[in-house]
Amino acid sequence: MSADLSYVQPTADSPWGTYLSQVDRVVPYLGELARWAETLKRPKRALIVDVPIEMDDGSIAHFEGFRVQHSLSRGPGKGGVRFHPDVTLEEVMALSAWMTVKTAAVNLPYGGAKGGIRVDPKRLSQKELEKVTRRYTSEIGIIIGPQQDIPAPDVNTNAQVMAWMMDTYSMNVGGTATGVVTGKPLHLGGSLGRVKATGRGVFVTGREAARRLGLNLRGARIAVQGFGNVGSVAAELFAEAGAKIVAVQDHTGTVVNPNGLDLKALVPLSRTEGVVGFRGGDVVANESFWDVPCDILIPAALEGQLSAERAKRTQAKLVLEGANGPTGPAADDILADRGILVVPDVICNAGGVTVSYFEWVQDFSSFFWDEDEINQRLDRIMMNALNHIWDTADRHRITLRTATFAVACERILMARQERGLYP
Ligand SMILES: NC(=O)C1=CN([C@@H]2O[C@H](COP(=O)(O)OP(=O)(O)OC[C@H]3O[C@@H](n4cnc5c(N)ncnc54)[C@H](O)[C@@H]3O)[C@@H](O)[C@H]2O)C=CC1
Ligand SMILES: O=C(O)CCC(=O)C(=O)O
Repeated sequence: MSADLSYVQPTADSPWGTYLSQVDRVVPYLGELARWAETLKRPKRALIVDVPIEMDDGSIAHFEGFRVQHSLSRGPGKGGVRFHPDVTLEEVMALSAWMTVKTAAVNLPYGGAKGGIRVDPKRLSQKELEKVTRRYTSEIGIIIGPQQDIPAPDVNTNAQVMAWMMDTYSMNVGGTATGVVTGKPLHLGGSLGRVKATGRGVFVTGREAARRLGLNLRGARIAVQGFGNVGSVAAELFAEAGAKIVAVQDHTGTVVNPNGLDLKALVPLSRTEGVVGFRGGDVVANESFWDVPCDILIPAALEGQLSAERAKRTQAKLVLEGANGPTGPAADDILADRGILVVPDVICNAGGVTVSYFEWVQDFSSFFWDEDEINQRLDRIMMNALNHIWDTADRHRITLRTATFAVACERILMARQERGLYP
Protein backbone atom coordinates (compact mmCIF):
# COMPACT_ATOMS: atom_id res chain seq x y z
CA MET A 1 0.00 0.00 0.00
CA SER A 2 2.61 2.53 1.11
CA ALA A 3 4.73 4.50 -1.31
CA ASP A 4 7.20 4.72 1.61
CA LEU A 5 7.51 8.49 1.77
CA SER A 6 9.58 9.58 4.77
CA TYR A 7 7.46 12.67 5.45
CA VAL A 8 4.10 10.98 6.13
CA GLN A 9 3.01 7.98 8.20
CA PRO A 10 -0.42 7.03 6.85
CA THR A 11 -2.66 4.55 8.65
CA ALA A 12 -5.35 2.34 7.10
CA ASP A 13 -8.08 4.93 7.73
CA SER A 14 -6.14 8.20 7.54
CA PRO A 15 -6.76 10.34 4.44
CA TRP A 16 -3.55 9.42 2.59
CA GLY A 17 -3.86 5.76 3.72
CA THR A 18 -7.43 5.71 2.40
CA TYR A 19 -6.29 7.16 -0.92
CA LEU A 20 -3.41 4.64 -1.26
CA SER A 21 -5.80 1.77 -0.68
CA GLN A 22 -8.20 3.18 -3.31
CA VAL A 23 -5.29 3.22 -5.79
CA ASP A 24 -4.36 -0.38 -4.91
CA ARG A 25 -7.91 -1.43 -5.69
CA VAL A 26 -7.84 0.06 -9.19
CA VAL A 27 -4.46 -1.30 -10.31
CA PRO A 28 -5.90 -4.63 -11.63
CA TYR A 29 -8.08 -2.62 -14.06
CA LEU A 30 -5.30 -0.49 -15.53
CA GLY A 31 -3.79 -3.04 -17.94
CA GLU A 32 -0.41 -1.97 -19.37
CA LEU A 33 -0.71 1.45 -17.71
CA ALA A 34 -0.29 -0.22 -14.31
CA ARG A 35 3.47 0.18 -14.75
CA TRP A 36 2.92 3.89 -14.06
CA ALA A 37 0.71 3.37 -11.00
CA GLU A 38 3.42 4.30 -8.50
CA THR A 39 3.30 7.89 -9.83
CA LEU A 40 -0.23 8.12 -8.40
CA LYS A 41 1.16 7.35 -4.95
CA ARG A 42 3.61 10.26 -4.86
CA PRO A 43 2.71 13.95 -4.98
CA LYS A 44 4.67 15.75 -7.65
CA ARG A 45 5.40 18.70 -5.40
CA ALA A 46 4.62 19.66 -1.78
CA LEU A 47 5.32 23.11 -0.37
CA ILE A 48 5.24 23.90 3.36
CA VAL A 49 5.24 27.58 4.26
CA ASP A 50 5.43 29.65 7.41
CA VAL A 51 2.69 32.29 7.64
CA PRO A 52 3.66 34.91 10.26
CA ILE A 53 1.25 37.78 10.96
CA GLU A 54 0.87 40.53 13.53
CA MET A 55 -2.32 39.90 15.49
CA ASP A 56 -4.69 42.71 16.54
CA ASP A 57 -3.17 42.68 20.06
CA GLY A 58 0.33 43.33 18.67
CA SER A 59 1.64 39.78 19.17
CA ILE A 60 3.21 37.78 16.31
CA ALA A 61 1.52 34.48 15.42
CA HIS A 62 2.86 31.83 13.06
CA PHE A 63 0.63 29.46 11.09
CA GLU A 64 1.65 26.45 9.04
CA GLY A 65 0.52 26.50 5.40
CA PHE A 66 0.63 23.92 2.63
CA ARG A 67 0.14 23.67 -1.11
CA VAL A 68 0.47 20.24 -2.66
CA GLN A 69 0.42 19.59 -6.40
CA HIS A 70 -0.29 15.91 -6.69
CA SER A 71 -0.27 15.66 -10.48
CA LEU A 72 0.21 18.08 -13.37
CA SER A 73 0.07 15.45 -16.11
CA ARG A 74 -3.27 16.57 -17.58
CA GLY A 75 -2.90 20.32 -17.03
CA PRO A 76 -2.39 22.93 -14.31
CA GLY A 77 -3.02 21.97 -10.71
CA LYS A 78 -6.56 22.68 -9.45
CA GLY A 79 -8.10 22.47 -6.02
CA GLY A 80 -9.34 24.35 -3.01
CA VAL A 81 -7.74 25.93 0.03
CA ARG A 82 -8.88 24.89 3.49
CA PHE A 83 -8.54 26.90 6.71
CA HIS A 84 -8.90 24.52 9.65
CA PRO A 85 -7.02 23.87 12.92
CA ASP A 86 -6.57 20.17 12.06
CA VAL A 87 -5.03 20.64 8.58
CA THR A 88 -1.88 18.51 8.08
CA LEU A 89 0.45 17.79 5.19
CA GLU A 90 -0.93 14.26 5.01
CA GLU A 91 -4.50 15.52 4.72
CA VAL A 92 -3.61 18.07 2.02
CA MET A 93 -1.73 15.36 0.08
CA ALA A 94 -4.83 13.17 0.05
CA LEU A 95 -7.11 16.06 -0.87
CA SER A 96 -4.78 17.00 -3.75
CA ALA A 97 -4.71 13.40 -5.00
CA TRP A 98 -8.52 13.20 -4.92
CA MET A 99 -8.51 16.38 -7.03
CA THR A 100 -6.34 14.64 -9.64
CA VAL A 101 -8.81 11.77 -9.81
CA LYS A 102 -11.84 14.08 -9.78
CA THR A 103 -10.73 16.41 -12.58
CA ALA A 104 -9.87 13.36 -14.71
CA ALA A 105 -13.19 11.66 -13.90
CA VAL A 106 -15.12 14.60 -15.37
CA ASN A 107 -12.44 15.08 -18.04
CA LEU A 108 -11.39 18.64 -17.19
CA PRO A 109 -7.96 19.72 -18.52
CA TYR A 110 -6.40 19.88 -15.07
CA GLY A 111 -4.19 17.98 -12.70
CA GLY A 112 -4.86 17.98 -8.97
CA ALA A 113 -3.71 20.23 -6.14
CA LYS A 114 -4.91 21.41 -2.74
CA GLY A 115 -3.86 23.85 -0.08
CA GLY A 116 -4.51 24.59 3.53
CA ILE A 117 -3.56 26.59 6.57
CA ARG A 118 -3.52 25.11 10.05
CA VAL A 119 -5.61 27.85 11.64
CA ASP A 120 -9.02 28.27 13.25
CA PRO A 121 -10.49 31.18 11.25
CA LYS A 122 -13.35 31.50 13.75
CA ARG A 123 -10.78 32.85 16.25
CA LEU A 124 -9.43 35.51 13.87
CA SER A 125 -10.75 39.00 13.28
CA GLN A 126 -11.53 39.93 9.66
CA LYS A 127 -8.29 41.93 9.53
CA GLU A 128 -6.24 38.97 10.82
CA LEU A 129 -7.96 36.64 8.35
CA GLU A 130 -7.05 38.94 5.47
CA LYS A 131 -3.42 39.13 6.65
CA VAL A 132 -3.16 35.32 6.93
CA THR A 133 -4.67 34.89 3.47
CA ARG A 134 -2.43 37.47 1.82
CA ARG A 135 0.79 36.21 3.44
CA TYR A 136 -0.05 32.60 2.54
CA THR A 137 -0.77 33.63 -1.06
CA SER A 138 2.56 35.43 -1.33
CA GLU A 139 4.37 32.38 0.06
CA ILE A 140 2.77 29.91 -2.35
CA GLY A 141 2.97 32.47 -5.17
CA ILE A 142 6.10 30.72 -6.48
CA ILE A 143 4.06 27.69 -7.57
CA ILE A 144 0.54 28.99 -8.33
CA GLY A 145 -0.66 30.92 -11.40
CA PRO A 146 -3.39 30.79 -14.07
CA GLN A 147 -1.35 28.24 -16.06
CA GLN A 148 0.37 26.54 -13.11
CA ASP A 149 -2.07 25.88 -10.30
CA ILE A 150 -5.44 27.53 -9.60
CA PRO A 151 -6.78 27.52 -6.00
CA ALA A 152 -10.49 27.74 -5.08
CA PRO A 153 -12.68 27.68 -1.94
CA ASP A 154 -12.92 24.69 0.40
CA VAL A 155 -13.78 24.34 4.09
CA ASN A 156 -13.90 27.77 5.83
CA THR A 157 -12.85 29.72 2.74
CA ASN A 158 -15.16 31.69 0.44
CA ALA A 159 -15.39 34.30 -2.31
CA GLN A 160 -13.89 37.01 -0.08
CA VAL A 161 -10.83 34.87 0.64
CA MET A 162 -10.48 34.21 -3.10
CA ALA A 163 -10.68 37.96 -3.80
CA TRP A 164 -7.77 38.60 -1.38
CA MET A 165 -5.79 35.79 -2.98
CA MET A 166 -6.40 37.16 -6.48
CA ASP A 167 -5.46 40.68 -5.40
CA THR A 168 -2.26 39.59 -3.62
CA TYR A 169 -1.10 37.46 -6.53
CA SER A 170 -1.96 40.26 -8.99
CA MET A 171 0.02 42.83 -6.99
CA ASN A 172 3.02 40.51 -6.89
CA VAL A 173 3.03 39.86 -10.64
CA GLY A 174 2.17 43.47 -11.53
CA GLY A 175 -1.14 43.02 -13.33
CA THR A 176 -4.67 41.78 -12.63
CA ALA A 177 -4.71 37.99 -12.97
CA THR A 178 -8.31 36.93 -12.47
CA GLY A 179 -7.57 33.37 -13.66
CA VAL A 180 -5.28 32.58 -10.72
CA VAL A 181 -8.17 31.53 -8.47
CA THR A 182 -11.80 30.52 -8.98
CA GLY A 183 -14.77 30.96 -6.71
CA LYS A 184 -14.24 34.75 -6.78
CA PRO A 185 -16.97 37.38 -6.24
CA LEU A 186 -19.02 38.02 -9.39
CA HIS A 187 -17.66 41.52 -10.09
CA LEU A 188 -14.06 40.26 -9.85
CA GLY A 189 -14.40 37.67 -12.61
CA GLY A 190 -16.37 35.10 -10.64
CA SER A 191 -18.92 32.86 -12.33
CA LEU A 192 -22.65 32.64 -11.83
CA GLY A 193 -23.53 29.27 -10.34
CA ARG A 194 -20.17 28.57 -8.62
CA VAL A 195 -21.45 29.01 -5.04
CA LYS A 196 -24.14 26.38 -5.53
CA ALA A 197 -22.22 24.18 -7.99
CA THR A 198 -20.91 21.52 -5.62
CA GLY A 199 -24.28 21.01 -3.94
CA ARG A 200 -25.93 21.00 -7.36
CA GLY A 201 -23.55 18.28 -8.55
CA VAL A 202 -24.39 16.20 -5.47
CA PHE A 203 -28.05 16.61 -6.36
CA VAL A 204 -27.58 15.74 -10.06
CA THR A 205 -25.60 12.56 -9.33
CA GLY A 206 -27.89 11.67 -6.42
CA ARG A 207 -31.04 12.07 -8.52
CA GLU A 208 -29.62 9.71 -11.14
CA ALA A 209 -28.48 7.16 -8.54
CA ALA A 210 -31.93 7.27 -6.90
CA ARG A 211 -33.60 6.74 -10.29
CA ARG A 212 -31.44 3.69 -10.96
CA LEU A 213 -32.24 2.31 -7.50
CA GLY A 214 -35.97 2.90 -8.00
CA LEU A 215 -35.97 5.29 -5.04
CA ASN A 216 -38.55 8.05 -5.44
CA LEU A 217 -37.16 11.39 -4.30
CA ARG A 218 -40.64 12.62 -3.44
CA GLY A 219 -40.92 11.84 0.26
CA ALA A 220 -37.42 10.32 0.48
CA ARG A 221 -35.84 10.91 3.91
CA ILE A 222 -32.39 12.52 3.84
CA ALA A 223 -29.77 13.04 6.56
CA VAL A 224 -27.03 15.62 5.92
CA GLN A 225 -23.78 15.93 7.88
CA GLY A 226 -22.05 19.29 7.33
CA PHE A 227 -24.35 22.21 6.62
CA GLY A 228 -22.01 24.64 4.88
CA ASN A 229 -21.62 25.43 1.21
CA VAL A 230 -22.02 21.83 0.02
CA GLY A 231 -24.44 20.29 2.53
CA SER A 232 -26.95 23.15 2.76
CA VAL A 233 -27.23 23.63 -1.03
CA ALA A 234 -27.62 19.89 -1.66
CA ALA A 235 -30.31 19.78 1.07
CA GLU A 236 -32.22 22.68 -0.52
CA LEU A 237 -32.18 21.10 -3.98
CA PHE A 238 -33.37 17.72 -2.67
CA ALA A 239 -36.10 19.46 -0.66
CA GLU A 240 -37.21 21.31 -3.82
CA ALA A 241 -37.48 17.88 -5.49
CA GLY A 242 -39.88 16.76 -2.76
CA ALA A 243 -37.50 15.01 -0.34
CA LYS A 244 -37.67 15.48 3.45
CA ILE A 245 -34.50 16.57 5.25
CA VAL A 246 -34.92 14.63 8.49
CA ALA A 247 -31.52 15.29 10.16
CA VAL A 248 -28.70 17.78 9.85
CA GLN A 249 -25.43 17.99 11.74
CA ASP A 250 -22.78 20.71 11.82
CA HIS A 251 -19.95 21.62 14.20
CA THR A 252 -22.53 22.97 16.72
CA GLY A 253 -24.60 19.76 16.98
CA THR A 254 -27.41 17.69 15.47
CA VAL A 255 -31.07 18.54 14.80
CA VAL A 256 -33.69 15.97 13.74
CA ASN A 257 -37.31 16.08 12.69
CA PRO A 258 -38.87 12.95 11.12
CA ASN A 259 -41.49 15.15 9.40
CA GLY A 260 -38.82 17.21 7.65
CA LEU A 261 -36.89 20.31 8.76
CA ASP A 262 -38.01 23.70 7.47
CA LEU A 263 -34.98 24.71 5.40
CA LYS A 264 -36.22 28.22 4.71
CA ALA A 265 -35.80 28.97 8.40
CA LEU A 266 -32.90 26.61 9.11
CA VAL A 267 -30.45 27.65 6.38
CA PRO A 268 -30.12 31.37 7.28
CA LEU A 269 -30.02 30.58 11.00
CA SER A 270 -27.31 27.94 10.52
CA ARG A 271 -25.01 30.63 9.07
CA THR A 272 -25.10 32.74 12.22
CA GLU A 273 -25.85 30.36 15.10
CA GLY A 274 -25.22 26.90 13.69
CA VAL A 275 -27.96 24.30 13.28
CA VAL A 276 -28.60 23.95 17.02
CA GLY A 277 -29.96 27.51 17.02
CA PHE A 278 -32.98 26.19 15.07
CA ARG A 279 -36.13 25.46 17.10
CA GLY A 280 -38.06 23.44 14.51
CA GLY A 281 -36.56 20.08 15.47
CA ASP A 282 -35.06 18.14 18.38
CA VAL A 283 -31.42 18.62 19.28
CA VAL A 284 -29.98 15.13 19.83
CA ALA A 285 -26.57 13.65 20.68
CA ASN A 286 -24.17 13.81 17.73
CA GLU A 287 -23.61 10.06 17.58
CA SER A 288 -27.34 9.37 17.09
CA PHE A 289 -27.16 11.20 13.74
CA TRP A 290 -25.87 7.94 12.24
CA ASP A 291 -28.90 5.95 13.50
CA VAL A 292 -31.58 8.28 12.12
CA PRO A 293 -34.02 6.38 9.86
CA CYS A 294 -33.29 7.73 6.37
CA ASP A 295 -33.12 6.67 2.72
CA ILE A 296 -30.19 8.88 1.66
CA LEU A 297 -27.17 9.88 3.73
CA ILE A 298 -25.07 12.87 2.62
CA PRO A 299 -21.76 13.23 4.47
CA ALA A 300 -20.71 16.79 3.56
CA ALA A 301 -18.29 17.75 6.35
CA LEU A 302 -14.78 16.29 6.74
CA GLU A 303 -12.82 13.11 5.99
CA GLY A 304 -13.26 9.82 7.83
CA GLN A 305 -16.72 10.59 9.26
CA LEU A 306 -18.46 7.45 7.99
CA SER A 307 -16.38 5.00 10.04
CA ALA A 308 -16.72 1.21 9.80
CA GLU A 309 -18.79 1.18 12.96
CA ARG A 310 -21.17 3.88 11.63
CA ALA A 311 -21.36 2.09 8.27
CA LYS A 312 -22.76 -0.95 10.10
CA ARG A 313 -25.49 1.19 11.65
CA THR A 314 -26.69 3.51 8.92
CA GLN A 315 -30.19 2.78 7.61
CA ALA A 316 -29.61 4.62 4.32
CA LYS A 317 -29.90 2.85 0.95
CA LEU A 318 -27.80 5.45 -0.82
CA VAL A 319 -24.75 7.46 0.32
CA LEU A 320 -23.84 10.63 -1.59
CA GLU A 321 -20.33 11.79 -0.71
CA GLY A 322 -20.50 15.59 -0.71
CA ALA A 323 -17.34 15.71 1.43
CA ASN A 324 -13.93 14.55 0.26
CA GLY A 325 -12.85 11.25 1.77
CA PRO A 326 -15.70 10.71 4.25
CA THR A 327 -15.56 6.90 3.92
CA GLY A 328 -12.51 4.75 4.71
CA PRO A 329 -11.78 1.42 2.98
CA ALA A 330 -13.18 -0.76 5.80
CA ALA A 331 -16.43 1.25 5.85
CA ASP A 332 -16.59 1.07 2.06
CA ASP A 333 -16.49 -2.73 2.20
CA ILE A 334 -19.19 -2.85 4.86
CA LEU A 335 -21.49 -0.60 2.82
CA ALA A 336 -20.91 -2.71 -0.29
CA ASP A 337 -21.62 -5.95 1.64
CA ARG A 338 -24.83 -4.41 2.99
CA GLY A 339 -25.94 -3.46 -0.54
CA ILE A 340 -25.78 0.27 0.19
CA LEU A 341 -24.86 2.23 -2.94
CA VAL A 342 -22.13 4.86 -2.56
CA VAL A 343 -21.71 7.65 -5.12
CA PRO A 344 -18.07 8.50 -4.35
CA ASP A 345 -16.66 11.98 -3.70
CA VAL A 346 -14.51 11.94 -6.85
CA ILE A 347 -17.65 12.15 -9.00
CA CYS A 348 -20.38 13.18 -6.53
CA ASN A 349 -18.80 16.51 -5.50
CA ALA A 350 -17.15 17.30 -8.86
CA GLY A 351 -19.74 19.99 -9.64
CA GLY A 352 -17.67 22.64 -7.84
CA VAL A 353 -14.50 22.13 -9.82
CA THR A 354 -16.52 21.84 -13.03
CA VAL A 355 -18.00 25.33 -12.59
CA SER A 356 -14.55 26.52 -11.45
CA TYR A 357 -13.35 25.38 -14.86
CA PHE A 358 -16.17 27.38 -16.47
CA GLU A 359 -15.05 30.41 -14.43
CA TRP A 360 -11.43 30.02 -15.56
CA VAL A 361 -12.51 29.70 -19.21
CA GLN A 362 -14.79 32.77 -18.88
CA ASP A 363 -11.94 34.77 -17.28
CA PHE A 364 -9.62 33.97 -20.19
CA SER A 365 -12.16 35.00 -22.80
CA SER A 366 -13.60 37.87 -20.70
CA PHE A 367 -17.02 36.72 -21.86
CA PHE A 368 -19.49 35.60 -19.21
CA TRP A 369 -22.31 33.10 -19.55
CA ASP A 370 -25.75 33.24 -17.96
CA GLU A 371 -26.66 30.94 -15.09
CA ASP A 372 -28.96 28.69 -17.14
CA GLU A 373 -26.16 27.98 -19.56
CA ILE A 374 -23.79 27.16 -16.68
CA ASN A 375 -26.26 24.85 -14.96
CA GLN A 376 -27.12 23.07 -18.22
CA ARG A 377 -23.46 22.51 -19.07
CA LEU A 378 -22.81 21.32 -15.50
CA ASP A 379 -25.71 18.90 -15.66
CA ARG A 380 -24.51 17.51 -19.00
CA ILE A 381 -20.89 17.02 -17.89
CA MET A 382 -21.88 15.37 -14.62
CA MET A 383 -24.42 13.05 -16.26
CA ASN A 384 -22.05 12.00 -19.07
CA ALA A 385 -19.28 11.29 -16.56
CA LEU A 386 -21.58 9.37 -14.22
CA ASN A 387 -23.08 7.25 -17.01
CA HIS A 388 -19.62 6.32 -18.28
CA ILE A 389 -18.53 5.39 -14.74
CA TRP A 390 -21.69 3.35 -14.23
CA ASP A 391 -21.07 1.38 -17.43
CA THR A 392 -17.50 0.70 -16.27
CA ALA A 393 -18.76 -0.48 -12.88
CA ASP A 394 -21.29 -2.82 -14.54
CA ARG A 395 -18.74 -4.18 -17.01
CA HIS A 396 -16.15 -5.09 -14.34
CA ARG A 397 -18.65 -5.71 -11.51
CA ILE A 398 -16.88 -3.19 -9.28
CA THR A 399 -18.04 -0.39 -7.01
CA LEU A 400 -18.69 3.09 -8.39
CA ARG A 401 -15.59 4.27 -6.48
CA THR A 402 -13.25 1.78 -8.13
CA ALA A 403 -14.94 2.44 -11.48
CA THR A 404 -14.39 6.21 -11.10
CA PHE A 405 -10.74 5.56 -10.25
CA ALA A 406 -10.47 3.21 -13.27
CA VAL A 407 -11.83 5.82 -15.71
CA ALA A 408 -9.80 8.63 -14.17
CA CYS A 409 -6.50 6.81 -13.61
CA GLU A 410 -6.48 5.53 -17.18
CA ARG A 411 -6.72 9.15 -18.39
CA ILE A 412 -4.05 10.38 -15.94
CA LEU A 413 -1.58 7.60 -16.65
CA MET A 414 -2.12 7.75 -20.41
CA ALA A 415 -1.29 11.47 -20.29
CA ARG A 416 1.73 10.70 -18.13
CA GLN A 417 2.93 8.06 -20.58
CA GLU A 418 2.32 10.23 -23.65
CA ARG A 419 4.35 13.09 -22.18
CA GLY A 420 7.34 10.75 -22.24
CA LEU A 421 10.11 9.77 -19.90
CA TYR A 422 12.95 12.19 -20.54
CA PRO A 423 13.31 15.78 -19.35
N1 LIG B 1 -16.77 24.11 -1.36
C1 LIG B 1 -16.63 23.34 -2.44
O1 LIG B 1 -16.84 23.77 -3.58
C2 LIG B 1 -16.27 21.90 -2.28
C3 LIG B 1 -16.18 21.27 -1.05
N2 LIG B 1 -15.97 19.93 -0.98
C4 LIG B 1 -15.89 19.24 0.28
O2 LIG B 1 -17.14 19.33 0.96
C5 LIG B 1 -16.92 19.31 2.38
C6 LIG B 1 -17.58 20.54 2.98
O3 LIG B 1 -17.03 21.69 2.37
P1 LIG B 1 -17.79 23.09 2.39
O4 LIG B 1 -19.26 22.88 2.47
O5 LIG B 1 -17.21 23.88 1.31
O6 LIG B 1 -17.26 23.70 3.76
P2 LIG B 1 -17.97 24.78 4.69
O7 LIG B 1 -16.87 25.37 5.49
O8 LIG B 1 -18.87 25.67 3.92
O9 LIG B 1 -18.90 23.87 5.62
C7 LIG B 1 -18.40 22.84 6.42
C8 LIG B 1 -19.53 22.31 7.26
O10 LIG B 1 -19.08 21.18 7.99
C9 LIG B 1 -19.44 21.36 9.34
N3 LIG B 1 -18.52 20.62 10.22
C10 LIG B 1 -17.22 20.89 10.45
N4 LIG B 1 -16.72 19.98 11.32
C11 LIG B 1 -17.72 19.13 11.61
C12 LIG B 1 -17.85 17.99 12.42
N5 LIG B 1 -16.79 17.53 13.13
N6 LIG B 1 -19.02 17.34 12.49
C13 LIG B 1 -20.09 17.79 11.78
N7 LIG B 1 -20.04 18.88 10.97
C14 LIG B 1 -18.87 19.53 10.90
C15 LIG B 1 -19.38 22.85 9.58
O11 LIG B 1 -20.11 23.25 10.72
C16 LIG B 1 -20.03 23.33 8.29
O12 LIG B 1 -21.44 23.24 8.39
C17 LIG B 1 -15.40 19.22 2.55
O13 LIG B 1 -15.04 17.87 2.65
C18 LIG B 1 -14.88 19.81 1.25
O14 LIG B 1 -13.56 19.38 0.96
C19 LIG B 1 -15.86 19.17 -2.11
C20 LIG B 1 -15.92 19.73 -3.35
C21 LIG B 1 -16.03 21.16 -3.54
O1 LIG C 1 -13.30 24.45 -7.42
C1 LIG C 1 -12.20 23.95 -7.37
O2 LIG C 1 -11.29 24.24 -8.11
C2 LIG C 1 -11.85 22.87 -6.37
C3 LIG C 1 -12.91 22.51 -5.40
C4 LIG C 1 -12.35 21.53 -4.42
O3 LIG C 1 -11.46 21.86 -3.66
C5 LIG C 1 -12.83 20.16 -4.41
O4 LIG C 1 -13.49 19.74 -5.37
O5 LIG C 1 -12.56 19.45 -3.44
